[in-house]
Amino acid sequence: MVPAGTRAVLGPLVSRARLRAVRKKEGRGGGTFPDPVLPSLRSRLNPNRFSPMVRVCTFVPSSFLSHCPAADRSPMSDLSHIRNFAIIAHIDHGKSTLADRLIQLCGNVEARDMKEQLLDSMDLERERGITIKAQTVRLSYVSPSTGRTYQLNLMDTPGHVDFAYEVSRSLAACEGSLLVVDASQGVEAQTLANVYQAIDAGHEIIPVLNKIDLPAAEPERIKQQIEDVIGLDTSESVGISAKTGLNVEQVLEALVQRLPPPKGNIDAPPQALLVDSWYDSYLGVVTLVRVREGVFRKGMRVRMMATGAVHLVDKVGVFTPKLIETDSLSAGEMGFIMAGIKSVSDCQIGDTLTDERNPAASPLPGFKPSVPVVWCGLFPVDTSDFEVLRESLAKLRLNDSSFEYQADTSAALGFGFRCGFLGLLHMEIIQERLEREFDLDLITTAPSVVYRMYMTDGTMEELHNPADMPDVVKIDRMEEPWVKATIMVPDDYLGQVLALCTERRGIQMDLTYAGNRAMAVYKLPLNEIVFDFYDRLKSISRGYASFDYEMSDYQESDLVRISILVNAEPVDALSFIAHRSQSEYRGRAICARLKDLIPRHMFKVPIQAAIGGRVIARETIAALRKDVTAKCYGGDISRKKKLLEKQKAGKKRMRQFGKVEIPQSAFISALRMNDE
Ligand SMILES: Nc1nc2c(ncn2[C@@H]2O[C@H](COP(=O)(O)OP(=O)(O)OP(=O)(O)O)[C@@H](O)[C@H]2O)c(=O)[nH]1
Repeated sequence: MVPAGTRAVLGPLVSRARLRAVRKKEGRGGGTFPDPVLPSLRSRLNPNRFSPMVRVCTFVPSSFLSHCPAADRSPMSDLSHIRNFAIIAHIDHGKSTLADRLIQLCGNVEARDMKEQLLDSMDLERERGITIKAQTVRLSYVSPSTGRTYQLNLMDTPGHVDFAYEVSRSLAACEGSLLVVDASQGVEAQTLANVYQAIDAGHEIIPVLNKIDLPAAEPERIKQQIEDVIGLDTSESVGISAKTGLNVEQVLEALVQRLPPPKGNIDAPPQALLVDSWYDSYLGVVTLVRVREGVFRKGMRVRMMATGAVHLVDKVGVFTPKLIETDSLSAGEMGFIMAGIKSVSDCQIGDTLTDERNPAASPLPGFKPSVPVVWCGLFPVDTSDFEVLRESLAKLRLNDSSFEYQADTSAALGFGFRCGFLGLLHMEIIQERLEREFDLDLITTAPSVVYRMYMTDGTMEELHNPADMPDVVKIDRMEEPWVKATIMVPDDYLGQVLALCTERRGIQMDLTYAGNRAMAVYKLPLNEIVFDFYDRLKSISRGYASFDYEMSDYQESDLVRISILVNAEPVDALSFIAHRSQSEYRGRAICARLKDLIPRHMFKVPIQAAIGGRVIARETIAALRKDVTAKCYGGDISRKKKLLEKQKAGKKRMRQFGKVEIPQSAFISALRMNDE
């Protein structure tokens, strides 16, 4: 049943489709899922909506017209020809492939230039087959039903839980969303998480069932599931195959028929939301904006309302996906502004751009700042690269404001930075981007979450780095962060999944079913998720479980620091904090992983995990052995024994003085959560 009062709270904030579905569900007496779903919807609803509709006219830039069909060249007096939309979905449900087809259908890319996942332009994205950065493309679409030409601004968004922040920003720049659901897999954890965000942003949502070409596709069953689980009306959903192109033109028609046009006044003082920005070594800082009011032109002086910085606009334009310069960007449109910005600190994502001479009265509501939850140390292999690393981090942060960094030093690794990320995949991506795009060699220390230490002198300190943990006698109590996790899994694997959550100190909050799929809501310590939870979840459910989480609160916990000793030497960069009940298991697991990661030496290398002076786990890497008896043909056994004894004594000496080389990959792999 829908909880009493839900409708009043959802009120006008929820899209029409959502309300239709809620009403329909109330009439039917409700399904099994809406109960947990609707209260969480309520807590996510955001009262910041778009400004009221005003009569507007738009300016069609001449240089863009030259590459648009002729029908586009008629003067427009309102914004009813513009549609701004995002494509949202669970990871791998086909967002980027659908974006490719839409781009192709609108004729933006010549057949010979077409390649798969066109918008995943970063090498890393193509190699890993995932979207990391949200991308924007302007399409020109002539509707066969009305004969009218529409300007479609498409945003492709990432699906992985670590990049939810990218999704929320993209959604703030649009009025509608295409919700892509794989017709063979159905609703997954990130489908839910993303659809909540779209509803928060006040979006009209069009459900799209993808991959109907697959023999395992069950579009009718999945439609029912979308209605039961999300509460969206699917009577007007579109069934497509993004891969073969089947029915994709129906998506374009649905976009122009069902999504609302943007609102804005072309005569009002210019006001634009800074959605994204990145550093281009040829062009400098490029900012991606969504213009809310007025017009931005080349030669104008723009002010960033939060930082107060003023810049002269060099270029404005759009991506098609090629970068095309235009004369202006006006209310309702999306595009880029380049303004010779040199200092990366002048560009804050979520800031409002306005005209210096005719400024807007107030800034637009920005974005909720993202909070990094996983921290690790980044150190240059070559200590003279420290300054280069500092500059590179500043440039990269311009492109990804969701990570943080501060200077740090380590006895073993020298000068470096302590960096905060949204998750382990995010951490790996940033590390790889630093190495590839800025040509740096880095050492990454074991990731850790942020603990709170309440000291005996009454103060509270945050602990970002396990190596900084003070003497236990100075600490009165410690708290660790907890998350609320939503896991969706087929019935058959539910038992193992529940056992895993219990093993990781999880507290069950809810368990509901839709058909043969269960949705379990758990409270879990973040520390337990960072450590291989996702890997285990995927393996025990044969890849069928999906998982999403959000931060919940801090709770008191019995925590200990575990030190790792390699060849009897403590390696600070590998120490970590764990709950006492998990310390042995975690210590053993890390020693076992390190055993595989550290290459064999000429001598035996013991790897130990210890709490204070007490060793809790040990593994030994066997020594490489030269066959010293090779030259003894047959002969006397005592001669062979003598040679072996001599070798043993030599190795003992070597072990005492030998240094163990720990490869860089060992630092990150030792605590890695997943390989995706
Ligand atoms: N059979 C079939 N495969 C498809 C279809 N659409 C996408 N795929 C495949 O599904 C996989 C994932 O597609 P992507 O477009 O990369 O998915 P995505 O949602 O953008 O993934 P992320 O960006 O990582 O979140 C690719 O191997 C595609 O070729 C379809 O309609 N039919």
